[in-house]
Amino acid sequence: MTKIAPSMLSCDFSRLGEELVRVEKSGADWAHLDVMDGMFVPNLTFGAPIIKCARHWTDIPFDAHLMIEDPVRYVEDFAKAGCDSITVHTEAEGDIMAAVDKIHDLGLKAGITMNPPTDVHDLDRYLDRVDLVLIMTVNAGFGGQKFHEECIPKIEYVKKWAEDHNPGLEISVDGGINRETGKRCVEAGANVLVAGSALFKLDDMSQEISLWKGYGPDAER
Ligand SMILES: O=C(CO)[C@@H](O)[C@H](O)COP(=O)(O)O
Repeated sequence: MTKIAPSMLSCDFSRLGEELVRVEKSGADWAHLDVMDGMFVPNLTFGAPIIKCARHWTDIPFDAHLMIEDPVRYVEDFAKAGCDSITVHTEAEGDIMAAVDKIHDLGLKAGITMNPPTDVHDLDRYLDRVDLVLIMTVNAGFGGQKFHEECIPKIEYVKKWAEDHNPGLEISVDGGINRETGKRCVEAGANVLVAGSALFKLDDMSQEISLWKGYGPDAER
């Protein structure tokens, strides 16, 4: 069954705890937490202290997407705050492999991601070292952007690699995901859909989540 990870970037931050409870009660699998440093991306969100406070509200897995430079500096803080998986960008400054290794050393799942213009082969050196690949289908930094069609072959590339080497690899997509783009991504090989605006604009996101979960043949993943 396709996993759904609502992006909390689109929630009402003044009610973050309640919004997380809403996400959990709506049947979501993970809560996706977008951490932005104003350097790697031209936007700022929140860091580990906010996540630590939010952790008390729900048991839903926290999937942190670090849009920050030199992420190895902060992975321990995010692990201590209660994140279950941490994803870092290939394009970020610093030793990204060291960040991946440190995430694993801390007992968490490690993910790697890249923006649409980045060559898919920049993922190659990480593929057998991570639990999750996040294919960005918009440029990281803001919610509400238009889906980048040209990212579909990247999903197919990672899916083919996973079939040959690691069928348990989580293949996630993020940016401009809605009913239609989400279905196409699942058909291309994604098994996790991250979505902000398409879900949070709904008063009740549970029906939409249940519809999206039905996409794809991969019911056991
Ligand atoms: O990482 C990001 C943006 O940097 C995403 O998680 C967005 O928050 C997705 O928002 P929508 O495109 O679904 O509105």
